[in-house]
Amino acid sequence: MWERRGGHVDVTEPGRAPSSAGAADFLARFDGDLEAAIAALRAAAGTGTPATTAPIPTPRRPARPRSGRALIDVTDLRKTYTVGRQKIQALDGVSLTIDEGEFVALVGASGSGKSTLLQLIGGLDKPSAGRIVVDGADIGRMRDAKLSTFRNSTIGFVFQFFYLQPFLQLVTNTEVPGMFAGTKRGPRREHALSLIDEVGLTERAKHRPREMSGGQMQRAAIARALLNRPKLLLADEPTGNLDSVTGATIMDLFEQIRDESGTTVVMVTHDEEMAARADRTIRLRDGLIVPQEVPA
Ligand SMILES: Nc1ncnc2c1ncn2[C@@H]1O[C@H](COP(=O)(O)OP(=O)(O)OP(=O)(O)O)[C@@H](O)[C@H]1O
Repeated sequence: MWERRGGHVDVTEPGRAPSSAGAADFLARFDGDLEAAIAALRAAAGTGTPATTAPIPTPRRPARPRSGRALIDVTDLRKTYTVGRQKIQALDGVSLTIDEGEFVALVGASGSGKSTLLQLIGGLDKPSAGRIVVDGADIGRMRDAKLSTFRNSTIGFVFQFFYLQPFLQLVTNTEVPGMFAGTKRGPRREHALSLIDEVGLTERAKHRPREMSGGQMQRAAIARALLNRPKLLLADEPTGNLDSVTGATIMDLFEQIRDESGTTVVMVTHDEEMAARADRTIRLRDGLIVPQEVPA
């Protein structure tokens, strides 16, 4: 009798291993990492006290192989903001590649340039110098009208504060990107309802945002971002105002989206626990990528 949630194991019968029928499933939860599974059982059973939520070491997951097909290719990207006479170098020569089907976390101290990088990758702002290629398109050089069409068809955005329309029901909120894309009403609604089902909100389809919790609103925002079947999902602090258990369910959803649709997910986060759920972490400092340690 156990359940793993948000990096914790809930054990109602301490010291008792899962049944053999459940053992394979139990191990699968640790991505086959036997050591981590044993450590979790020990941590839960070893104290002799009736364990409730015993912290477990983060399972060491084997790195997921990258697809090798770049969806995002950024070269020597620079962004300078000018405020009055002051120049702020937000990005100072960033180069990176993110593959199709990768789930990447962008981390770094406040002001290191994470949101700026995400906005440039999403074509929401123009670079001062450098190149950004997304799905084969050089978006830094695209004209606004073309860029807007490209964004709408290729990229879904998820932000910390959801940006749901307060006066619209969830199903209509989810349909909004399809309205901009000119999708017919019938198929649009059908698709919105299937996405709402995928994020577990079927019973809330007719509810307005104020009738939902923060986690539900974030799941709604993710359903909306997926409406136009984007190849790329960009998320800026998607768990920023959620508790850690609810935040973990959003990470589950991102993993599911990556696995089921091959969608690339790029997420900015301050939260190292959430970042650890990604396939790869890219760390920024002072507008530059911090070189990764190469494992010995
Ligand atoms: N529109 C803007 N005008 C002027 N300066 C800006 C603008 N946007 C960002 N900056 C500055 O650029 C730098 C990078 O900001 P950015 O928001 O990308 O950092 P961040 O790593 O996302 O920070 P945080 O984690 O606090 O959101 C900061 O010094 C910030 O003040």
